[in-house]
Amino acid sequence: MSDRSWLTVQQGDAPLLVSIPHTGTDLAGRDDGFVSPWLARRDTDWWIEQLYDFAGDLGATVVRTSVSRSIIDVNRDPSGASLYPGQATTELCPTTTFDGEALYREGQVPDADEVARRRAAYFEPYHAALEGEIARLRALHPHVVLYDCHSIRSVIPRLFEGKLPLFNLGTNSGNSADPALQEQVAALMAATGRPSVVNGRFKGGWITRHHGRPEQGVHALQMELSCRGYMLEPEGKIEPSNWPSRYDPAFAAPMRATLTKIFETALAWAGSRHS
Ligand SMILES: N=CN[C@@H](CCC(=O)O)C(=O)O
Repeated sequence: MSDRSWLTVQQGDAPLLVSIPHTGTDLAGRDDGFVSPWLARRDTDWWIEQLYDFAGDLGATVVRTSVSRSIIDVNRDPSGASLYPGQATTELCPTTTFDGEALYREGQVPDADEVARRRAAYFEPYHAALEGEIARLRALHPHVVLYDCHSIRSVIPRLFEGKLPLFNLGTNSGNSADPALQEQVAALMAATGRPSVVNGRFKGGWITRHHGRPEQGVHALQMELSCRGYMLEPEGKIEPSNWPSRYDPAFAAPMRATLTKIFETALAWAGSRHS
């Protein structure tokens, strides 16, 4: 039997499934192939588990992989098709960082067989876990919310102009969730008085697009937070001495309070839907 210790499924019975796909730092024994382990881990969604560690107390189910997105990105189309044709993004097995630097040493980029191996080893089980938990929760509730947690540095010129809004809600342009749920979450983001957008630069990745089926009671939301909302972001160049900055619970507290309200609202919304 294959080792699944990299995949965590913490079960709850509330109609909320939380996906944490990008906090993994495990380079799956391939450390030597990367330009540096630090570079391979730089685009990790830092401290997202700590930020959302209240989820279990609300009865949510949490699915997480500890394998780095630089090994395989479970939020990409497994066919290799781009999430945003014509725009810069990263691939299923990324060959570059978000900023466009080469991730691998010469001759070390994974070939098609290695991509297929990583897909079978890590991508398929992650999505099977999400499917399984969606089915389990749907047997308990007519409507469930799948909430996919992300974060990204506030300034990445290759991906977007200027400073990214603090809250970036994606629903695949309104196709992955009921509009009323989207509206309620958007209202909570706006009520913070901080910059927020719905279906802006980040509209939802593969997790949102593939699993969101509102007509079948599965409502998928992707939340992309700008890192500055819960951790210190250096003004200048990102380097090993300043990135990632440590997790400071006091600094993150206001963001956690907003995210808690968002979860409570999503739970109340799902619980109020009877058919
Ligand atoms: N921090 C991660 N961000 C997501 C964004 C998905 C999207 O492009 O909407 C990712 O790269 O998978």
